[in-house]
Parts: sequence; structure tokens; C-alpha cells
Amino acid sequence: MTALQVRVEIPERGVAVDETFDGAGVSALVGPNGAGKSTVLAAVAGLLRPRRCRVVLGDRVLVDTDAGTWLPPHRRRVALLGQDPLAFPHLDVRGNVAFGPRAQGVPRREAGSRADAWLERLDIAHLAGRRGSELSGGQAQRVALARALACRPDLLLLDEPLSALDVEVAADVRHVLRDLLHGSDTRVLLVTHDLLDVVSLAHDVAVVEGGRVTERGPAVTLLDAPRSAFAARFVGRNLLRGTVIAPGQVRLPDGLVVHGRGDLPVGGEAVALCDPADVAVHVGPVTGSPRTVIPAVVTDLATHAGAVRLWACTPSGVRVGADVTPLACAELGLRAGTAVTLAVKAQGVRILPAP
Ligand SMILES: Nc1ncnc2c1ncn2[C@@H]1O[C@H](COP(=O)(O)OP(=O)(O)OP(=O)(O)O)[C@@H](O)[C@H]1O
Repeated sequence: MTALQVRVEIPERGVAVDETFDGAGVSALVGPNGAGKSTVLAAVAGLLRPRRCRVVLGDRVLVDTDAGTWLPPHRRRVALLGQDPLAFPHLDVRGNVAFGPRAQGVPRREAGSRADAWLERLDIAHLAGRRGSELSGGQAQRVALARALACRPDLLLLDEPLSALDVEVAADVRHVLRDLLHGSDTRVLLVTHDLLDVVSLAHDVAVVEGGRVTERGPAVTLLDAPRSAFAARFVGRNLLRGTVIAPGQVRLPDGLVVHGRGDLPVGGEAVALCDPADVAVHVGPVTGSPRTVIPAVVTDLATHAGAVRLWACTPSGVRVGADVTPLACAELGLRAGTAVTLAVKAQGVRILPAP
């Protein structure tokens, strides 16, 4: 599969990313709003012209600002699909899908049969004669996908392709994408805010925070053991960062010590990870003998899979989630502003190297 090297530096947007994507298929870029994910895609697609940028796809240099190389978007063999699929309204669906190959010089008949094949594969052959302006959101997104793939791009950029669709249609299109992308040799960069996209589509994940990649690794590793603050939130874990002071002990910046499993060298930066289901909430004295006891103040409550997810803020300003039953929540009188003590057994805490 074609490797992709991306170096994008845009100081005015606070973006400085330098990554190589050369493993299997779909790499997801995740991160908070404004982190720089779409900026990276736009630079790779050629919609932005940063002052410093180098993008190499296989053996083709698409951009190298140091060498004065800049290929225009239509010569990159890169397709970008966003959340608002734009079909040419005056062309029918078949014409829309055949348009790209035609523009690349493919003869009319061949472009038409290529379009038919993609419409068939995406299960939208029955829409072939519809106008681009007569499609639902899910149909339009499938047509856009067919249109992108009919050009046989070396790289497909997907910028939140499912976020404008309702849950059922998104699930449907995600399924189609999964079938198409797994086993295909098209390299894909996928920007998403949806955990399901990562779970079902991504092989590899880069976490972008504040314009930098703060964590990178196989999707299964990130889902199991996230090490950046964003990735932990993304997969619903608590993450506390500090310094290892003894085997299985991490001191947080406010002096609190978290006990857990792990034998990292003393003095190193580490993260302590725990599941909200393993955090007990106390008002008043703590019972039992948990190893980690953290004073905190409740900031908010939310329903979560039949339970209440309580969020509390520690003295060092870290948000920690804890799952409590609705009954316990009512009996303890938990509400925003309540001072609580969070208790976690060492068994429920994993200590990993900080990213
Ligand atoms: N057209 C633009 N002109 C100037 N600055 C921009 C422009 N678009 C985005 N930015 C800035 O660039 C930075 C990165 O934005 P970008 O849209 O790439 O983030 P993102 O990670 O894709 O966010 P989101 O998840 O909200 O889509 C932000 O500070 C943003 O304000």
C-alpha cells in the first residue's frame, strides 16, 4: 500500500504535524475542535498552500515547499470527501460518478461502465438516473463516495463523512465504507469525532491536540490503553498524569498519590488509567481500604447506560468520572458543588508511560 508522509507547519493556525502513514489502510485523526485535523487534510488535498509543507505519496512528491514543488489538487490523485457531499445538481447520479474519470481523460463508454460498477457496489444503481439535487443525505453521501472512488485515488481523505447523517443512515454508510475500505489498497485518512468510526474503520489512530500529534498507535492499543488526555476521554477512561515515585505509585502535580498496577522506573512521567465503573464515590469518611483516595468537587451529572455518570474535579483540576447508581446518587444527595471523596482500588488502576 502507498505510504504517505505529511509535514505541515502553519504557525498562524498553531499547526505543526509531521507523521508517516505506512501501515495498513485506514488512519483516523481524532482530537478536540480546532485541533488542526481538517487543516492537515486540506493541506494534503492541496486546498491550502502552507508556507512550510512536504507531502509525499508513495514515490510522488505532492508538495515540497523547500524545493518549490506544489502539485495542484487535480493532479494529486487524492480525493477529499467531507460531511456535505456536493453532487453536480444538473447531472444525474451516473453522470456525477462518471465525471471524475471523464475529467482524467477516460473515454466516455469506459467512464460510464466504471460509474455503473461503483453504483452497483454501493447499492445505489437504482438511483443512476436521479438528479444530484434529488437525493437524501445518505444517498448523496454514497454517491459522493462512488464519485471519489471512481477516480481511483491513491489517497482518500474523509473529513467527518458520517457526521451529518442520522444514526441509522450513518451506521448503514459506515458499514458500506468498512466493506469497501478493508481489503482495498487505497490509503485513507479519516477525521472523526465518533468512537464508532474508530472502532469499525480505523487500523491506526493519531490524536491531534493543539496542532500537534500527542499520541499515535494502532487503534486497538488506543482503545485499550489510551495515554493522551483526549484519547482517554474519547474512550471513556479517567487519566491522571504524574511522576512515578515508587513501583505502582504515581504522584500527581498536587501531591496526591495514585496506586496502581505497573512497574515503570522511578522518576519517569506516567499516566494512571481507570474506568469510571471502578471509582467509588463517598460523601464523608471513606469505608474499606482503597489505596487511592482523591478529594474532589462534583461538577456535573449525566445519564450513562442506565447509571449516573458523575464528573468531579480534583485539586489539580483534572476531571474524573465515576459511575453511581441512580439510587446511590439520590441517597448521597450528589449534585454540582458537592464535596466528595473518590476511591479507587489499586487493582482498578493501570500505570503506563506518558506519551
Ligand atoms: N479558513 C481558516 N482561516 C484561518 N484559520 C482557520 C481557518 N480554518 C480553521 N482555522 C483555524 O485553524 C485551527 C485548526 O482548525 P481545524 O478546522 O483544522 O481544526 P479541526 O481539528 O478540524 O476542528 P473541528 O474538529 O472543529 O473540525 C483553528 O485554530 C482554526 O480556528
